[in-house]
Amino acid sequence: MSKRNLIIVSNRLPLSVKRVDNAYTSSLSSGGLVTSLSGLTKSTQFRWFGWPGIQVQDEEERGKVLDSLAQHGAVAIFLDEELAHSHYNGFSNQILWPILHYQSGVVFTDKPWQAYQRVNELFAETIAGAAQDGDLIWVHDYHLMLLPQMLRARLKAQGKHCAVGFSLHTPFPAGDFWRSLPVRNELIEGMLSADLIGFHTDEYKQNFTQSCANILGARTEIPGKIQYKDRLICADKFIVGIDPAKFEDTLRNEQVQARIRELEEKYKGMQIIIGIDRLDYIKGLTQKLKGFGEFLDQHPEMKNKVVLFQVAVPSREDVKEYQELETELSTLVGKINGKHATPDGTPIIYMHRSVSFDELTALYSIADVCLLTSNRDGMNLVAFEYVACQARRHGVLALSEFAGASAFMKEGSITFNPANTTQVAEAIYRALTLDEEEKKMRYEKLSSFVNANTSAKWGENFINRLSRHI
Ligand SMILES: O=P(O)(O)OC[C@H]1O[C@H](O[C@H]2O[C@H](CO)[C@@H](O)[C@H](O)[C@H]2O)[C@H](O)[C@@H](O)[C@@H]1O
Ligand SMILES: O=c1ccn([C@@H]2O[C@H](COP(=O)(O)OP(=O)(O)O)[C@@H](O)[C@H]2O)c(=O)[nH]1
Repeated sequence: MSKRNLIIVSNRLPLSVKRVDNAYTSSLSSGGLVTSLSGLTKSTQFRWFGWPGIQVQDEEERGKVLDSLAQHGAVAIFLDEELAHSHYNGFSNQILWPILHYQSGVVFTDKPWQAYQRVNELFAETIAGAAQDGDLIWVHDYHLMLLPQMLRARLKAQGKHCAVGFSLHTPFPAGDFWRSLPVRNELIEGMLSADLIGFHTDEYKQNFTQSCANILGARTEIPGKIQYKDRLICADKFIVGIDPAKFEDTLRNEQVQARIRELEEKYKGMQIIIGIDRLDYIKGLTQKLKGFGEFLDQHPEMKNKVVLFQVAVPSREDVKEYQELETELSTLVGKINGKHATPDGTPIIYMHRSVSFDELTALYSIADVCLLTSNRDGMNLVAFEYVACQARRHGVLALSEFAGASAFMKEGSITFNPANTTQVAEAIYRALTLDEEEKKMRYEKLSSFVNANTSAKWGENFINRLSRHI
């Protein structure tokens, strides 16, 4: 497939651009969407459109940013600061994100909704202008639910026929939750202008299909198809994954091996639990810490024998709920460490920052258990990454039943309901005490799943299906 044929669109580009002195430098941004789409670059060529994450007014300066991104096949869609803030923080992350993740008490206001519509329009104008007849356009995630409709109208006016796909990376909630959103109709109508809509799990697909039937009166008798107005839209599950080879290659790196030896020496005789999460209330970090605290209370014999490494990657720091969560977590870590630390050790090593890819790979590799406690989570690629780094140790995945990943990884992992602190504590104990044979058996199931469902395969499947609509 040539570069001209496929256009990928996401709110945030995979590269965050920063101005350093008189030039612009780009670094990879965090999060699962970037991980999954970056894995695609090996097998497929595409142009990636999105917001560059910085404010640039001057035309000449904008040109420099465009030039620097063009080297990576990326195209910036510039947004004014206030508009970007209101679209990303105001509507996407303070209204839509909580509803998609079953949070109640969301307050809807008009200004962020207007910003959301405006940003979707700006994306539609740029992309319709850049697309050529016959292109495939693949739109990603909840920040751009109106884009398929706005794009289709503009492409039609320009006499271009392109296939438009949309992938949602979050859950799609059950009917009552979606119904509570005043602009529920507009958003699902926006998505329904795509030819193909992808979800992480069958549950999310079914929830969406039901909302289309109940709210818009769409016909949904044929499995995998939604008939709305005069169009037939395909909806399906596409299993997103990672690029396991990237982790295996990094593990072979001599510096990473040295770091692994160093950490293993330092924590000799202890078991390590790893947690890697964006600092987000959907990740259930409060429940994780409380569950770990209860586990320590119940198992004094494990004192100084187990350590939890928790990386909490800063995220959406302009949103009040995220700021409050940070304060709550720091306090909780202090309380648990205060109660259980001894001169010989501290049970929680809490890192409120991102870590380098090499360090992340080393941490995954030395951990006996990976503990993921999401209240809700579209997929959770950390679960996949941990498995990719555990061929030697056969570590145990302790996974919330509310992470999308548990729809596929239930058998090989230990699953639990994170709302119950005692269940979290019990899952930790079970994971730490599984015998080697059972660990190996479970690991093999997880490993075959992760290696069979790579990000490259996900992309190829979606693009193949989408190209049937051209
Ligand atoms: O861009 P941010 O606001 O910093 O957030 C990072 C990403 O978070 C969400 O990721 C989701 O996509 C993952 C890959 O499909 C999935 O595994 C995870 O469960 C989801 O939470 C969000 O949907 C992305 O758009 C963000 O970029
Ligand atoms: O310091 C870090 C730690 C983790 N990650 C990556 O962030 C992604 C998290 O994806 P996931 O699907 O688990 O959740 P999301 O953050 O997208 O909700 C994974 O690929 C991690 O490797 C990162 O970019 N920087």
